[in-house]
Amino acid sequence: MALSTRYGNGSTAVISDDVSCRIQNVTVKYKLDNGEFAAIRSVSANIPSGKITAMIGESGSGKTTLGLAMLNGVSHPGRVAEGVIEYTGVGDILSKEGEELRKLRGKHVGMVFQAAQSSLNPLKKVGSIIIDLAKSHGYEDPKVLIRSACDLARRMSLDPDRVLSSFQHQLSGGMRQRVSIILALILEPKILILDEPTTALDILSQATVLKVLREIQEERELTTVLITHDMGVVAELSDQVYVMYAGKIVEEGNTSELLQNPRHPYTRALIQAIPRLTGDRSKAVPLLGSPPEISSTPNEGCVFAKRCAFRLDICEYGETPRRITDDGHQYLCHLNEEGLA
Ligand SMILES: Nc1ncnc2c1ncn2[C@@H]1O[C@H](COP(=O)(O)OP(=O)(O)OP(=O)(O)O)[C@@H](O)[C@H]1O
Repeated sequence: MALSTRYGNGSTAVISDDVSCRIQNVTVKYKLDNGEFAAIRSVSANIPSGKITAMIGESGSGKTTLGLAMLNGVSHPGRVAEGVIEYTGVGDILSKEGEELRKLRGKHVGMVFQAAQSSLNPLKKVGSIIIDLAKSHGYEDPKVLIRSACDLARRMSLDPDRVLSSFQHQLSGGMRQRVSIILALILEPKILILDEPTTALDILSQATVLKVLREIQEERELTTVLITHDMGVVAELSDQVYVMYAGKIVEEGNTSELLQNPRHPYTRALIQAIPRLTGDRSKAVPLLGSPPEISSTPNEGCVFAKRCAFRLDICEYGETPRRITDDGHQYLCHLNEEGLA
């Protein structure tokens, strides 16, 4: 059944069965000593059901902040200044609070945080954490979750007995990362947000975890949001991708099409910076400079203009046009495809 919502800006959005979450005009601001600044700038995105959607961008582009907003988890000094984040069958999570919000988190939408170690209670063994989780989410028999955790641990090349009987400090960073993923998966959320799920892992563990995540996503048809700065992980795992820069989505589309034919100069630069995607190490071109801080991001013009190889005078002013290509890509740029050729 389709759900239709009228938003404050007058547009009507429709959530159909194949969209699990609709992010509409979301702005998140942080209060700093010298004022309040936007880390997410009027972002809209659809998260399709049963697919892996990647959010990619350099450090500071706003990916984690958007993930937190999707859980209604932005806290002081941050706040969601405007927007709607609507889950099918649930409504706008930003309007939920208290017990209702707590129940939604974990069971409907789960998140594995980037700093995985800090999300594990240091005073409890992993087995006890799972029992607490079962109680707080109303499971009559915690063994259901323990069994599921053991199964997932084996699949992620971990010894289940060792993991369950360990405190977080007895596990390596890579093991803690995998345990956090397991804790999120055992509640069987409909939507899982993974913030840099493989950053703390060595190459071999990375490959194992990516393989298991892909398998589980397929088995459960799990709607997954993958937050990463690694274009290689995007290429390997995701179906759809949103490219973020300075709090804005600058390009979006189907992953294979977008990687084959990137339009936005920032997406191109990200791809060119990765040897294994260009296929030739000597041709990798590092992305120069760094993304702006939220307090220095221009409020007018293209957010990428300062670092863009295609910059025109016009880029510094006004609104940057959204362009839609024949293959369904969207990108924000003054230049059309000919101009970018
Ligand atoms: N608690 C906070 N207080 C003030 N500013 C913040 C806070 N959290 C994030 N920011 C700022 O918001 C912007 C976006 O940060 P965010 O962590 O969402 O980006 P990111 O793309 O996830 O980067 P990373 O991969 O490094 O976490 C950055 O400029 C960051 O400095």
